[in-house]
Amino acid sequence: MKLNKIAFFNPQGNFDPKDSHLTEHPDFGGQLVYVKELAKAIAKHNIKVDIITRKIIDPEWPEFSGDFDYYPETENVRIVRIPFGGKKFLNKELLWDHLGEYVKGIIKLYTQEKAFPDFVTTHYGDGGISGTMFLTKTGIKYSFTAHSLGAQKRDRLNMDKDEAEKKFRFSLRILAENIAMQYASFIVTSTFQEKIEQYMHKAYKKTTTKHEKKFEIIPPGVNTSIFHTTPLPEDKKIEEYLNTKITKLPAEKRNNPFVILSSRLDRKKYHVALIRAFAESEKLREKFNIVIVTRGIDDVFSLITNINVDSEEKHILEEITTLAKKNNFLDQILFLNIKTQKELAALYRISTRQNSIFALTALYEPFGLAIIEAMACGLPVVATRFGGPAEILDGGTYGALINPDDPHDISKGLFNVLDNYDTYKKLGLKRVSEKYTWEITAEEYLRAIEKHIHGESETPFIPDFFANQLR
Ligand SMILES: O=c1ccn([C@@H]2O[C@H](COP(=O)(O)OP(=O)(O)O[C@H]3O[C@H](CO)[C@@H](O)[C@H](O)[C@H]3O)[C@@H](O)[C@H]2O)c(=O)[nH]1
Ligand SMILES: O=P(O)(O)OC[C@H]1O[C@](O)(CO)[C@@H](O)[C@@H]1O
Repeated sequence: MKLNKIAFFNPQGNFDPKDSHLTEHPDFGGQLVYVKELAKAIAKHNIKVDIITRKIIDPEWPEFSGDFDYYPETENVRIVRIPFGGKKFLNKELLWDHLGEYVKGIIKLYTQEKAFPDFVTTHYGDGGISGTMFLTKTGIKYSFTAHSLGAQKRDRLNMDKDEAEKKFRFSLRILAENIAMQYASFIVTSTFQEKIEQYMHKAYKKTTTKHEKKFEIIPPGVNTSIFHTTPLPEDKKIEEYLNTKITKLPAEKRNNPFVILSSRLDRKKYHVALIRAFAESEKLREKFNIVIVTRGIDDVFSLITNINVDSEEKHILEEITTLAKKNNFLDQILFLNIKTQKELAALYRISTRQNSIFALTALYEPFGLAIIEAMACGLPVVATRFGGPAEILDGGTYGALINPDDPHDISKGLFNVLDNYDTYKKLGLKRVSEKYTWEITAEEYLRAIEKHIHGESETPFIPDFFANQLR
């Protein structure tokens, strides 16, 4: 079947030509990078792609008020912003109550344009349940890519269960994820590990074992025009920025390698695990310094002391600085306000000169685009063994896998990589170029659509919480 148009349902976060706010906010992370890069790669197959998200009229978020937006020099991709849930920005946890309005807005737009998509890819639980609602109204089928599953996050969070339920609405999210999987034409995971572990969690097992044949394992890619080893103009700028910060480090340690943490400031990323490892190891403190990327935060210390702020980012930074101060190595941590992926890639490249290492100590990581991006810049990695990184690093062949709950294991992983630096650098570059490109991802999605689009799809059952929103 000739595909003319594919829609991507991604209600949370948002999209614009400048990738504004990427990782500045928990709702602006790898999923947005994934959706954007995949949409662009599919559009190269002469298919029109609509990325459908939310219209936001909010002075804090000025980039997202237009009905449509476009990426420069990218044919066939359109960003579509549907008004739902009022005008102000809402955290993703507050969107569940308004997804019926999102779906009705999409149907209204396509009815006006007289051009419905041939297929829909849906992203995260909110995109997934929206795909199911859209299917009931239009008969147009969809794929589901969770990017991250609620039950995994819930189980790994060290939080009071009731408090976590109140803040993250896990029961609703897990319901939406199950419905989305039940009626999807196919389910996409980035790794085999996700399929056999993360999706076989008892919260999903009933659904996923029944639909085992729907799984398509499709690795994501790296934007190699950004993440590579060749210096870009940004390198000079980041080098100068870094030099203004280096003076903060103890004089005798200024040439030490960095351990770089660049994840969103989200408790799931478990930054404090690395800090705890430093607190418990004199050897680590002697040999390394730490870089923490804090995109959008110019002065960490004024944020921490600002009594008017009560954000997740602030609490995470408070935890980090308190532990480091208590163990007298706060002066060995640099907080860098890196603004774009190009600047991030420049930081990775420059840091390899002094044998720095990328670290991802997450409680669990569904996949971890940041890992393959660092590897593409020649930066060796140490990553959590919980989740997709175990497969990306092939059990430890392409980088060190660690248990983030074990400070000694983190230290062991860092010294293993440092002692075999060039080997891991070369292996990382090889692994990424062979296995992780967005072109392969797009070809695999199109193959999966062809394979599943004619399959039988049961009439979806939509739980009242969502069905009532469609009325
Ligand atoms: O200062 C920064 C730091 C990070 N990034 C980008 O943010 C993304 C982070 O993505 P990832 O490392 O995958 O983490 P998450 O944001 O948590 O992404 C979710 O969605 C991804 C795509 O499915 C999965 O790989 C993750 O496991 C899942 O948690 C990467 O592209 C980074 O380049 C920036 O642009 N600027
Ligand atoms: O931590 P959670 O709620 O599982 O969400 C992670 C998701 O949120 C995002 O940051 C939104 O882009 C994604 O990167 C990711 O899929």
